[in-house]
Amino acid sequence: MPMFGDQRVELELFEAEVKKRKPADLLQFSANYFNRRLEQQRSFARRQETLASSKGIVLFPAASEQECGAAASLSLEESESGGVEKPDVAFKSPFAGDDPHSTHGSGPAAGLFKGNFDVGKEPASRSESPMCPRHDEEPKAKKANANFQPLPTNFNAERRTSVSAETFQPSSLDNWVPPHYVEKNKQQLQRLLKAVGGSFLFNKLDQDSRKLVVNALEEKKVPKGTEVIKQGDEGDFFYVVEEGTVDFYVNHHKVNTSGPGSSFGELALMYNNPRASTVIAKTDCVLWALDRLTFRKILLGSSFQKRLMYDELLKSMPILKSLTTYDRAKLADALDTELYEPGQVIIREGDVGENFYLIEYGECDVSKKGKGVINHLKSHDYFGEIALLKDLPRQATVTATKKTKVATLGKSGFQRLLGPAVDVLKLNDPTRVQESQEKDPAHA
Ligand SMILES: Nc1ncnc2c1ncn2[C@@H]1O[C@@H]2COP(=O)(O)O[C@H]2[C@H]1O
Ligand SMILES: Nc1ncnc2c1ncn2[C@@H]1O[C@@H]2COP(=O)(O)O[C@H]2[C@H]1O
Repeated sequence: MPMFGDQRVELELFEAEVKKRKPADLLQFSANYFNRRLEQQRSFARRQETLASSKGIVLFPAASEQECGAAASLSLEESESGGVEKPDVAFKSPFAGDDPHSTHGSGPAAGLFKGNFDVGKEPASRSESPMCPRHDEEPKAKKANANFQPLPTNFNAERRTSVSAETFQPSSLDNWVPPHYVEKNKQQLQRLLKAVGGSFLFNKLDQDSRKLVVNALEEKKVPKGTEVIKQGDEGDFFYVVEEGTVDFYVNHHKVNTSGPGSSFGELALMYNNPRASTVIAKTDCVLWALDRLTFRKILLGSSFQKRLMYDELLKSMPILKSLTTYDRAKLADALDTELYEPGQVIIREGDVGENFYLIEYGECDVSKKGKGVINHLKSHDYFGEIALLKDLPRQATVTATKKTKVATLGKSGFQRLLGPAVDVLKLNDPTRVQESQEKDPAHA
């Protein structure tokens, strides 16, 4: 059976946790782990329900406090630095008190397995049931909620609809809670917003996604010299730098350095590739780590949307074959899209050149005054490089002959981001070929 993306990521996350914790009793650990995830998810859903009901909408009609019993006896979950998650939950993990790995400190640890899953046995009271409501009680529950209104199909609880959320199927985020969700205290929030609030990571997020991401970030204080990421390893976390500087090494050669406000560790999570570089703290650092699942669920579809969008195009362009995944990702960040109708001029001969163009789909004619059409371009071809390479006016006019979609790269990006591809562009310069043909028509 094919697995959905969410299921795969959830299982990968679990696998990573098993590798990290190396539990002696795998079954007990698994039961505890998934019950804690379920508990978190129910807690989050409950908060959404409160908000929905304030708008007159009943989200989970059968799971009212009365029906489920007052199971909100969860211990408070304290964050490392004092943040507190509120126990507003109608679901309690049957293992919460017994879990040797649990962060919940309350409950008597009586016996190895003290779940409420006694098959065929009615729980003493419904508040003890791990799942509430039970399916066989649904009709009664509906009756109890006479004012139940069906939800609008696009109702998204706390979530505001925004363009970025829509493109990432908002329903897939409903009731979802990050695995390391810990509400930040005021001081942490202020620090985080100062460090990363203005960065591209957060600019594209709606208010609710931003809140989820902020509360999913875990603070990591890293001493100078620490290897934060090792090239070739599997990706687990994405990092944002609050303080300090990190160095990047590819095959032991230093390739990059970055400081406060920057981020790293996204490539392995985006492309399911091994880590592309080793990252070492050059100074003592304060980093914020975001788990793989939250990264993929929220940031990938918004902040890194361009990379997804241009990935296929860039991978299939012959002139970009020499670029690494990292180079391609940086290039994608700098691209924009333009759409042209048949007959529209994209570039006019003699104009100043500002952009380089990659044809995503469509076809174009290249023409020159006094010569007419001298070339024809189609999808995955490029144009506009000569003015930028040679600092000359546009050498020809480029006109769309079919509906054409192009990705454009500005002058500064062209010089910074094309790397070794620039040499290929120089080699392929059509004016050079033309000039040599004009000088020696025998080679035409
Ligand atoms: N030149 C570079 N090549 C590869 N990775 C780099 C480079 N500079 C910075 N990085 C970052 O280093 C990270 C290592 O882990 P990832 O491959 O997940 O993501 C990588 C990038 O975010
Ligand atoms: N034979 C050609 N002569 C000039 N430009 C060409 C030719 N064939 C394709 N072109 C493209 O047309 C573009 C017009 O703008 P540029 O001069 O910046 O870059 C040019 C090339 O990318």
